[in-house]
Amino acid sequence: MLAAKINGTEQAMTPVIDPEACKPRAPRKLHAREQHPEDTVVRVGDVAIGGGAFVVIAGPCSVESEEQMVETAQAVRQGGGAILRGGAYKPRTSPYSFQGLGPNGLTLLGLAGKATGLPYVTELMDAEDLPLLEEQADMIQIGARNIQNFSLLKKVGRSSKPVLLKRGLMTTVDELLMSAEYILDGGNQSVVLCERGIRTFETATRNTLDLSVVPVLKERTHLPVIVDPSHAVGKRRYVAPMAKAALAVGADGIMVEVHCRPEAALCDGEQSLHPSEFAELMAQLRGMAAMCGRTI
Ligand SMILES: O=C[C@H](O)[C@H](O)COP(=O)(O)O
Ligand SMILES: C=C(OP(=O)(O)O)C(=O)O
Repeated sequence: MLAAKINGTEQAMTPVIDPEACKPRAPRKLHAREQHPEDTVVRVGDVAIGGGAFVVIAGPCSVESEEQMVETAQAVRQGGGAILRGGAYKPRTSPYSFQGLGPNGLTLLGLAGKATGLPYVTELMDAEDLPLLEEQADMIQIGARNIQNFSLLKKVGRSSKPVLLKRGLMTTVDELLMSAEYILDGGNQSVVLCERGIRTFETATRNTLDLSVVPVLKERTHLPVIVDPSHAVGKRRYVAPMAKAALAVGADGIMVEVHCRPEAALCDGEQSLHPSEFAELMAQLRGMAAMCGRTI
């Protein structure tokens, strides 16, 4: 029996259990194509993801300084990127690695966004930062490491901000779709899925880009699907081929890392494109998109 001391005397306590909390809920499958045949279009500022255009999200892995952020955002804009990316809160393997600038990073993203007219997406790691991101960011990213942080998913599910949900290192298609379901079930219908490579036995690339998941997801869900070739391959020279492959397999866009000086980047410089490489990739993607009857 549970007991508590009230006014110095020990008293028996029985927890009050809400019977509703124990009732099973009928599964809804809000993500499923069979229940929602038409493609969902997610709006981020003026940008539509899932409406036929190939949307390019680009920017540095992490926000590092005003100069770095504005210079890189300008390169993204000039190359034809539609949405800016940048991490202010960084999920790092080592606690000694750069952890991000936190709220100051959001301020710099806001400055870079204003300077270029680009909306931005940034990662949410801790629910206590959600109000700040809701106030400042255009899209909230849930990263690979938090894909099954169900309480965080429930919270962004109650938000009105669009969510970019990245597949985890070991996430199956069913698990990815169920994580999306948590957000949809909360009432937030603006969810974009992102394939970013999964962990396999192969070490030649950072992760193994599972491009076959794009047609699989397109069949099973109405939600837009994008690909992050940067985190998948981990090396800049492999990024462009996989970005083009993402377009070829029917993804709704890509998220690619670009840094004005990748050699000096505080995180993931090896997989970040130089501005000139980004511009070249964009020119190639535009040519390919035109052949597929799509726009960028
Ligand atoms: O942007 C991404 C992550 O924070 C980064 O890829 C993690 O890399 P790490 O495993 O070197 O910390
Ligand atoms: C941390 C990131 O990626 P992932 O969650 O896919 O590792 C990122 O895009 O900044």
